[in-house]
Amino acid sequence: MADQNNKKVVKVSDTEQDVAVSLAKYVADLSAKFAKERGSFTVVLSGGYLIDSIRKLTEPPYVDSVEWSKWHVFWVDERVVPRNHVDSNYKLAFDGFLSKVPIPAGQVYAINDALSAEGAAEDYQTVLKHLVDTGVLAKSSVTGFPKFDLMLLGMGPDGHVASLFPGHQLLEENVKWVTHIMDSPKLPPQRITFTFPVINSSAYIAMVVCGPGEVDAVYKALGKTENPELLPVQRVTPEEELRWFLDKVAASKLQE
Ligand SMILES: O=C(O)[C@H](O)[C@@H](O)[C@H](O)[C@H](O)COP(=O)(O)O
Repeated sequence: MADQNNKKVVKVSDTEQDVAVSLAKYVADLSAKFAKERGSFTVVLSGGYLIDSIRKLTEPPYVDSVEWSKWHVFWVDERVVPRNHVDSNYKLAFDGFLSKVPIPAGQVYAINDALSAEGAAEDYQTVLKHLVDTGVLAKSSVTGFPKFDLMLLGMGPDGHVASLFPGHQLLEENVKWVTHIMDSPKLPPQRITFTFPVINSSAYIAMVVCGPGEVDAVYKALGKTENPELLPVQRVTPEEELRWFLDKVAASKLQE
């Protein structure tokens, strides 16, 4: 299924294993494209299930063929906990992905865990501004916000992405690049998160959803239903392409 107008592609694979295989190919192809075009590849990770779904990149052929030295890695959201805490998205990504591929340590931009939620959000925004100034991170000519090459996102059962939850005032933030939340309904409550203008200024977004937990949210987002209020995930509109990676279970209501 492809829709040229809003650059949305929905790819349904038979199994979660097949999703992992096609996601690895997608990421590797974009890595090659941006390494060639820009000399660097800026990739944004999420927490949750996403890290497990990129596991094939840590195996042959990708572990040897991807130009890891071009990668610059960021987080779309982070929990305000120490980096070695079990709830840390950095720790999740390090244990499952970053420790297995040779990305230079100086190109992995973890969120500062020594600061308050508000301080860490401001600090991360300052880091991003510097990277835009030095040309590592592109800038959208459309919005003026930073333009990441690829964001790898997951979605929660309530349709949230990053730490942007249904009905929350942060959905409307349109000035800040990075902000903080003190009352996240998904625990832990204190987090920092990219805002929608930054998410939607990215070039490519992969939305990865597998298994039974998000069947209803997938149907609300992609099925032929009219929602009175858009789910956060329905506000995601990157500049080049939004590609959903679903397994048959997650897509089961779509195919009824
Ligand atoms: O910090 C977090 O909780 C994650 O970054 C979060 O934003 C995640 O991407 C979604 O909640 C989906 O999570 P699952 O993949 O576990 O459903």
